[in-house]
Amino acid sequence: MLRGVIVRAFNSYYFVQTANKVAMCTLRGRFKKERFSLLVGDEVEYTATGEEKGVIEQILPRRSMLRRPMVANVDQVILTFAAVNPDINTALVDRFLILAELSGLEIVICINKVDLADTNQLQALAGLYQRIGYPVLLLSAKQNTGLEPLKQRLFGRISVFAGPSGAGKSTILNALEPGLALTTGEVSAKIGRGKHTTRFAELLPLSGGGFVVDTPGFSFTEFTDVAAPELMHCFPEFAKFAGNCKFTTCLHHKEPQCAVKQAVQEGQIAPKRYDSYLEVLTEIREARKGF
Ligand SMILES: Nc1nc2c(ncn2[C@@H]2O[C@H](COP(=O)(O)OP(=O)(O)OP(=O)(O)O)[C@@H](O)[C@H]2O)c(=O)[nH]1
Ligand SMILES: [Zn+2]
Repeated sequence: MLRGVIVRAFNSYYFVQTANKVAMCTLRGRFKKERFSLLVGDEVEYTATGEEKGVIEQILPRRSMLRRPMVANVDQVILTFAAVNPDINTALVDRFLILAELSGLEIVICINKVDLADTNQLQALAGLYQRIGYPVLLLSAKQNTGLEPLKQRLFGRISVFAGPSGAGKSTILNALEPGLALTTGEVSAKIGRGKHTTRFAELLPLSGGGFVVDTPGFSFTEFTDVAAPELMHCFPEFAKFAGNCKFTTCLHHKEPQCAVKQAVQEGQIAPKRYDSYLEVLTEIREARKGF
């Protein structure tokens, strides 16, 4: 049997990528009876029934599942920002971080367009997030600098890129893998995907090994879906203080004897991060009032 990863699903066909080819597979009947929904990203074993055809016999256990879009086994989210144009700021980064934290995936912060930026300002911003424990990569896709560490992080893993429009996600991917756009084009032509066909997420293989989720209009869940007590867990640096708050239900807002607020005052938690927390907490509460 051959082992591979489903890179695309179309009608009842699954395109399974092995080391050197893609096979168009159907699913063994017994899986259909179990109503098991196979997803892009699932690892499977199949028997070849032709040169590029097969039948899926085994589905390996899932490591993770991203809900929007539905993709199995995504390992990490690469949050991509532009240093300049659109300008990066902590409020923006924190919003994306909250959504990324809710997805439960590993997070890498990638700051692109460093060719346009003031290095000192950038280092300060990068430092803020590095101290919390997030890996921060500085790069310029246009000048082809700083791409190697990103390439290494993508190696052998399934990654999804997210970030504001114009941050340079497509440019980065093209710089990393010049053939990528072309490959997608070819695959679409094969199955005759027209303009009006619904687009599902698919995986784009990287020549170095690993995949990138291709997701037009990729969206995390909305903030409004988040319960207030869940929000604080999206700020990993709060954790080591939160246990010392007087109230176990402390939301670190107006409660007395709050260890998180005290840590902010003492400079152990960055005030900007705490501001972001309060801003989103307020939004969540406002949204709930409407119901
Ligand atoms: N100066 C500079 N410009 C860049 C760099 N990377 C990308 N750009 C430019 O930024 C603009 C936006 O880049 P895209 O790659 O389209 O951004 P995107 O994140 O894919 O945007 P969406 O598709 O809207 O999500 C383009 O005009 C790029 O040429 C960089 O490293 N330096
Ligand atoms: Zn508290």
